Amino acid sequence: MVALSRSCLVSAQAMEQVESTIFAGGLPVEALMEKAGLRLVQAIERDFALSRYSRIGVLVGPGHNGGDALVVARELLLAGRTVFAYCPRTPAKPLTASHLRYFQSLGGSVSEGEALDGQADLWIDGLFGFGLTRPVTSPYAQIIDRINASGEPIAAIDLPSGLSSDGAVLGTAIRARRTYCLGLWKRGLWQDAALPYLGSAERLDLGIRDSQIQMPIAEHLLLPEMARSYLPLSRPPLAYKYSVGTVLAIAGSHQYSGAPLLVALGARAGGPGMLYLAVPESLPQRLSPELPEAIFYPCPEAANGTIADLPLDLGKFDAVVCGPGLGKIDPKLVERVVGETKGALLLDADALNVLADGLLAALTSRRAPTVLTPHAGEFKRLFGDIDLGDRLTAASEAARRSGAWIVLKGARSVVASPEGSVWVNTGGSSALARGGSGDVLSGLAGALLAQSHNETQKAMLAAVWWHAAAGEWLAGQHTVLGVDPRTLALGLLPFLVAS
Ligand SMILES: NC(=O)C1=CN([C@@H]2O[C@H](COP(=O)(O)OP(=O)(O)OC[C@H]3O[C@@H](n4cnc5c(N)ncnc54)[C@H](O)[C@@H]3O)[C@@H](O)[C@H]2O)[C@H](O)CC1
Ligand SMILES: [K+]
Repeated sequence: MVALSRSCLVSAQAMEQVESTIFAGGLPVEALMEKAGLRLVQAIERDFALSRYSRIGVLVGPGHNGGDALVVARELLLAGRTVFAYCPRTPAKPLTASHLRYFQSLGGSVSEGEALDGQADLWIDGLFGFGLTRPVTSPYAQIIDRINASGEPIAAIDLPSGLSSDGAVLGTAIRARRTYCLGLWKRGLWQDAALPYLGSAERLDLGIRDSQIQMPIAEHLLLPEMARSYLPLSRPPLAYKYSVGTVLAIAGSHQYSGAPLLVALGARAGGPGMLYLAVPESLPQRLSPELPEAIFYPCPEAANGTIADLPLDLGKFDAVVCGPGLGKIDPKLVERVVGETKGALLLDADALNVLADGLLAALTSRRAPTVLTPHAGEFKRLFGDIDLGDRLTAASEAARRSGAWIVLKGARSVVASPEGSVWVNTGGSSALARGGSGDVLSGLAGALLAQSHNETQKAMLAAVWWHAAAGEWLAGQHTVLGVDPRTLALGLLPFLVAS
């Protein structure tokens, strides 16, 4: 079991509740700040070769984020570093004001309004943490912009100042090289919009016990060890091909004739007992040399090169994947797939476009699990009124509304269950920003769904993690330019074996 404190994503409100519980338990706020400050110094010393920096500037804001920064400034001063505090306004919080006085009493220099340019070659950002609630204005906005423009490295405390704890940029925000999140992950750090500001992010453990997290937590990180444990890597000794997952992919058209191969190669990596492909009838001849194990359903073709009919029993598969490369398919066929599939159903790509045109409501009458895997563009077409500014909430709302699992693809893909749980994938690579990567995911997810006995959570979390982590691993070998979808599909198993 992964400790809740490692995986949970909290709002400012939830973090405040945890703090209150800690303080009510007897730990003084001063002690918690001291602990946070000391952990920060350790991490900064580890990550930045401090002897290389001739002058370290510490930005001090009005609240306790500024207090943390002053603990760091004090310890760096005591360690003999050349450090100064930049504190443009008198601190609002007494504890921060007290740390400022003490820093000065030790001979620490404090500047309030002089020019910032060239003053430091390393900045520590303690302007705002999770207490930032409104857009950043003067003088803080100018400070943030000038420090960003200086190009000097910045280490952000808790959050890059200007980023709200929900991940919105409130006017302007620090572009950090490293972000040290204190205690529990603030949920905003895992929104895609936050990525350009974080640099690399780390959570510093402050010894928060799971029992101190008393608010219900719906949002979690998808940690690799958790995802890996969900892979169906052991089979019963009497397993046979029909007991370890039958999966059908409905994919392809003349225009997208390669999509079925990518789906099938993704599915193959997931090890289904049987793999079936329903494709336009001219494709099997070309595909079968590459997929000798697949069983084909050649389907009649419409004049536009799409599948015109599905001459098969859709009810007999453990999982059906429908969508990649279908092109402008007749909506009635997708309607049939939704109505007649008895196993798990994953809808992607062109099938999502059909749903957007009025079929979404039909999903709620399905009895087996349904999964939708939109990227942001498909999501907007499907759920036009849901604001994508907060991707975690958006995915959750879409799942609740549709009764389907939602995989909102992106730099950090979000998985949401219809019951309200949300997971954000921790890995991924821009190498996967490439046509066809999603087809591989659909196939892989279909194969795992087919083996999941309706444990959709396990199948989807394993598939989303595996796909992204393999992409990251392959980018390390081939650069971000070298992970074409076939390389990705063929690298899924080597990644698993090697890691
Ligand atoms: N949770 C922990 O484990 C610990 C957290 N610490 C640090 O404390 C901050 C949160 O502190 P808080 O004082 O609540 O908030 P901030 O420092 O983020 O600043 C809020 C401060 O600023 C004012 N304010 C808000 N918005 C603006 C604005 N746009 N312009 C100007 N002023 C603004 C607001 O009124 C407050 O006065 C957390 O992030 C951690 O860094 C503890 O020190 C250690 C443990
Ligand atoms: K900060």
